[in-house]
Order: sequence, then C-alpha cells, then structure tokens
Amino acid sequence: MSASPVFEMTGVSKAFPFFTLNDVSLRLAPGQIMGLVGPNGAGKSTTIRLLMGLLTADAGEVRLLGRAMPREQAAAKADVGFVSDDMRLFPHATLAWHMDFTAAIYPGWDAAYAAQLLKRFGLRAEQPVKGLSTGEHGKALLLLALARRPRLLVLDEPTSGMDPVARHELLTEFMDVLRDEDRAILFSSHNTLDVERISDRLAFIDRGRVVAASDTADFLERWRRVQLRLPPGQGLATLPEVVHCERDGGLATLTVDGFSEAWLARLGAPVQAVQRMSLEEIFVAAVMHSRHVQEGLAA
Ligand SMILES: Nc1ncnc2c1ncn2[C@@H]1O[C@H](COP(=O)(O)OP(=O)(O)OP(=O)(O)O)[C@@H](O)[C@H]1O
Repeated sequence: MSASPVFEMTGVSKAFPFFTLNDVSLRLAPGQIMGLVGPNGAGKSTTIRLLMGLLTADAGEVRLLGRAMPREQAAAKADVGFVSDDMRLFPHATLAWHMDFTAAIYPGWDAAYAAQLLKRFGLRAEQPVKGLSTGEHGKALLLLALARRPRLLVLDEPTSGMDPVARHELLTEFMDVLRDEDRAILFSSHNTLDVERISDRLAFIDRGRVVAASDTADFLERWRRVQLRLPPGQGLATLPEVVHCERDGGLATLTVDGFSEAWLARLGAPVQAVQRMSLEEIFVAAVMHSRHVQEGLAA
C-alpha cells in the first residue's frame, strides 16, 4: 500500500469496566472496501467510534484522512460519511427536507446522484421519516451519506434490518461508489457473505482483539481443509499452519492457515482431499483458534 491511507489506527486500546479493546492496528488505502467482521460484543462499534472521534483512545494513534483524532475531527469529518444503526432522522420531517438540509451543509452534495439513489432504493422523498420501515430508514441514512460523495464512508452494520434484495442493491451501490478510485468504505457486519462479496480487505475482531487483518483474496487462498489417511495410532508432526485437527478412525481433517502446494508436499501423509473454505468457515476457525491461543497464554 503506497498511497497515504484514508485511515490508520496504530496500537489503539480502550478500556471499559467490562471490556477492553486491545492494541488495534488497521489501515485502509483509497479505493478499497474493508469489512470489519466480529461476533456480538467483539468491539466493532467501539473501533468505529474511536475512528470517528466519538471516543478517545487510552493508548495508540488514530488518523482519519490524515488528521489526528479526535483532536482534528471537525476537519476530517467534512469528507467522511458516517452511518450507524443507532442514528435517527427527524421523525416529523420528510426525506426531501433532510436532503435539502444535508445539501446546505456539505458542498459535495450531488443532487442528481441523490435522485438516482432515491429511485434505486425505492424511497419517496415526500414521505415523513416517521412512516419509514426500519430498512427504509437505514436506506435513507445511506442515501444522505452517499450523495455527499465523501472520500470515506464509515458504516456500522449498514445492512442490518434489510431484506436480501435491499442488501444486494446496497452492496452493488457500494461497489459503484468505488469506481472513483479515490473513495473508500469501511463497514462492519456479522454477515461474512457480504464481506466475501464486496470487500478488498477484511479485519476479524473477537473479544477486543484483531484476530486477522488481510487482503480478502489472499486470506481465502491461505485457508484450506485437508483430509488425510492416517493409520490409527499414527501421529502427525506438529505444524504451525494446522490450527485444528479432527480424527475419525483412519481419517484426519486438518484446518490449515498457511496452505500452499509446497506445504502439502511437506506433510508426508497420503492426502485424500483438499477443500477451499468459505469466509464464514474461516471466520469461525480463526476466532476459535485465537480464543484457544489466548486462553493458553492466560493459563
Ligand atoms: N460506553 C461504554 N461503556 C461501557 N461499556 C461499553 C461502552 N461501549 C461499549 N461497551 C462494551 O464494549 C463491548 C463491545 O461493544 P461493541 O458495541 O463495540 O461491540 P460490537 O462488536 O459492535 O457488537 P454488536 O455486533 O453486538 O453490535 C460490549 O461488551 C459493550 O458492552
């Protein structure tokens, strides 16, 4: 990554009474989409709130569009569109009123694009916000953020409450946003399918730690399930790439992080099958492995 990043978090920590976000380091280049994935309570929103300057880190450094956060947040946020699922529009005003309001504040507002999004998302500008369904409210917030054409979109669970068709529309829209190579998107999700479909980079977070941060394609390439024939009683050399091993009679199934053909040749046992893994399977395996390692360190 040579271009200066749209955001950079370095060694960021934040302690709450019952939760600590630990030593988070993440960066994103212009023109890329990053999916931030983690189970409930993993620390995704806390990470995003630190990035947006809504929380102050106990340690580490946060830079958003080159500005130090939270100190320079006013300057940084002028070019960042942020949507989280706890945001609410004014219930008695219409979406058209919100569009005019946003256009008056942000010089980058693109009225033609807003009209296009209105149609695409199936929204009615003259409808008061209080009549919108949960999914429609989410789409209205996204329309207001997208039509500002910010350099970075930061979206906390943007597809929650949306039906599959709306999700598809939205993800397609995200990919369109990136036709302009200067823009970037960070979005958090529980949905690994969304992340697999659109993100260039991913970050897995669990119990306040970054378990993996990688190029999505490289990451999918690194993980495999490998099935071996092993005579009962015969052990397997300990290899650091094997994160999990299940034995069933003479059959062993290995979950491997760091797979390559050369690695397979070093295994020294008859291989039955090599299977690619979905991002969801990798996510579960990576999280379980990280918990195992952490618990081992704590013991
Ligand atoms: N202001 C706060 N004060 C105390 N604890 C907090 C605060 N904000 C978050 N937490 C705690 O930090 C932990 C992580 O919360 P966070 O909202 O970042 O998780 P998440 O990954 O976004 O979860 P979800 O997917 O359920 O939305 C939770 O245990 C939460 O209770």
